Amino acid sequence: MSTITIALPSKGRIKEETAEVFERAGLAISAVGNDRSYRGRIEGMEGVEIAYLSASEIARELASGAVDFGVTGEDLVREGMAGADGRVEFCARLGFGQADVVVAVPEIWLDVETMADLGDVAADFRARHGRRLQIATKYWRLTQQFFSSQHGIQLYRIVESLGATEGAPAAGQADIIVDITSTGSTLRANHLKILSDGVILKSEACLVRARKRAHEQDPRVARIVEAVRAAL
Ligand SMILES: Nc1ncnc2c1ncn2[C@@H]1O[C@H](COP(=O)(O)OP(=O)(O)OP(=O)(O)O)[C@@H](O)[C@H]1O
Ligand SMILES: O=P(O)(O)OC[C@H]1O[C@H](OP(=O)(O)OP(=O)(O)O)[C@H](O)[C@@H]1O
Repeated sequence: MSTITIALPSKGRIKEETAEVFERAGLAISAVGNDRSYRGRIEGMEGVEIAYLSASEIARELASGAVDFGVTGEDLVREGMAGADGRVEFCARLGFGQADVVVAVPEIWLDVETMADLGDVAADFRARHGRRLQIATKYWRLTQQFFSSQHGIQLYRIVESLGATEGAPAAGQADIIVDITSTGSTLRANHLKILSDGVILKSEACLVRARKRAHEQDPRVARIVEAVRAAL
């Protein structure tokens, strides 16, 4: 039987709680080699390997099928691949790492409260300002799906933003943003408000499995899923 690889966060905000879930699940992880190793194994389970990677790398490795399982944010998984539900299974929602991917506009846009209002703004934008409405985000795929497919808004331009996205409108780099928020304080500090129907995704950390034919008959796969679910 081939090795089953589980990718877990090596750093960042979901690292510690992921380790706690695995411990409660009775899946005790020991480092392979020294303490600083990025590989581990599960005690008492043969042929299962732990790979420590960052949250966004885990989403990428799930997309390519290079790992069998991963713990990472739903937002990163859905942003990283089209048709995610056909390619991976969200086996368990782990109850931490909660954050919403949202559409936020300047607070001073008083008559823009909904996506329909924003659609009207986008339609008039070129006539008024001589260019398209600009959206700063690192969530290209989620933004396009939400604006174009779900809301039929086609007149906009995405401006790539890899950090400090909330500052983009004030800096004149974009008009509005799509970004992740948990407490909302960064949005408030930047005088941005979430549209009433502008929550694109309510994300949290999940145990995710890359769908592979070989998993169907593999008792290790079933055991890992059962153990994690039982620990929640
Ligand atoms: N306030 C928040 N800001 C950003 N991400 C958050 C927040 N709260 C929860 N998350 C979630 O945490 C996950 C990313 O975790 P984190 O930012 O710790 O990763 P990271 O180690 O920085 O990863 P990478 O370096 O790969 O980006 C995302 O799925 C995101 O939805
Ligand atoms: O709603 P809030 O609680 O204010 O959190 C939201 C902020 O937190 C995250 O940034 P962070 O500084 O963590 O950096 P990162 O995106 O690089 O992880 C995110 O990108 C937002 O900017």
